[in-house]
Amino acid sequence: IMIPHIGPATGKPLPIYNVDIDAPLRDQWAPILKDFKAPFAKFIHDFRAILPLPDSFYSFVGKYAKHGFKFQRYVEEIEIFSELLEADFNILFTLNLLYEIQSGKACTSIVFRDENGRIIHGRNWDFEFWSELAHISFQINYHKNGQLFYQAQAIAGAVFFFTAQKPGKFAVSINARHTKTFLTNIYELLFTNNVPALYLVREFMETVDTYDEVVLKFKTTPTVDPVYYIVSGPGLYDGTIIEKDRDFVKQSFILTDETWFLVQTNYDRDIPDPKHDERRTPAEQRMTQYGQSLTEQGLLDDVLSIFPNFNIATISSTLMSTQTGYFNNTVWY
Ligand SMILES: CCCCCCCCCCCCCCCC(=O)NCCO
Repeated sequence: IMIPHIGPATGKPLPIYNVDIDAPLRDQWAPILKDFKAPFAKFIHDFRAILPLPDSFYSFVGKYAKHGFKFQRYVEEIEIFSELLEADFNILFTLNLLYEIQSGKACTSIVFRDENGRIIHGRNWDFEFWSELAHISFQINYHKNGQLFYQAQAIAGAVFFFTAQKPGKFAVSINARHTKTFLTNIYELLFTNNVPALYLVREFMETVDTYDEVVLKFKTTPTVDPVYYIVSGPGLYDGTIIEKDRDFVKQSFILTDETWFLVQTNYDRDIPDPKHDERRTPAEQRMTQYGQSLTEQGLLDDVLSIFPNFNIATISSTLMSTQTGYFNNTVWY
């Protein structure tokens, strides 16, 4: 059952950090992470109080990080985070796989074509530990050779992104998909070459240059976890929802002449949302009501900040438009 946001919903912009993507990693992160040391320590404290896992669990995961995890690039980066945030490496590494192991349900992503043919992409990020995560979130603008390369919403201490845009090229948001069990996720992580679903966003922001290519790559790259990738681009029909299983696409949906918007929450679209968590239908009704004259601000005010899509677990809202490069983050705690 969704609980509404408690108290006045006064959003503020996320802090923005500019980074040269070719600078050494420690130089990229040090000026950012120094601002998040105290709220990060509070997040770890609250996380451990609510989920009291034994130290032996974390040290097992830490050993796996150093000796079994296939993506050592990220292990090295998490070691730098651990040093800069003065946080335990084993816990940090475990948190970087939290989505792949388990997560709740409550996110909304919407992509639509406005009356001028421009694609607008919005998302609410909902997650457990909403207040703590809000205080360690920020926007990162990566620059390459002096030019804006891509932008993402980021969490201090996390190597992954789940909302990002490469201006003029494509944008993506991730919603959690729950056709998984704890044990199969662990199996996939340990014994396959599948990539953590969240890590692909960063990889493709860095290496892919077109909407069509990134849609194909999201569809065909095996992931540890099932996931919804919501992708938008600069062209008239550039909006796709990918309902992805680990090794194949269950279904995908695209913008067409008739379909001017797509809404994704945390359920597959061929079955109605469960009665206790109907979030897609109210958002679809509001999209139909407001129509293609909606702007980014209208999407935020009239759809994304209305219950149940806006709820107690909504940490932030992001609005993006690849064609114009619009990228705006509002944090709610
Ligand atoms: C070192 C800090 C790591 C913090 C871990 C926090 C994990 C955040 C994972 C983001 C998940 C991606 C978006 C999914 C949104 C969604 O569908 N939410 C439903 C889950 O409540």
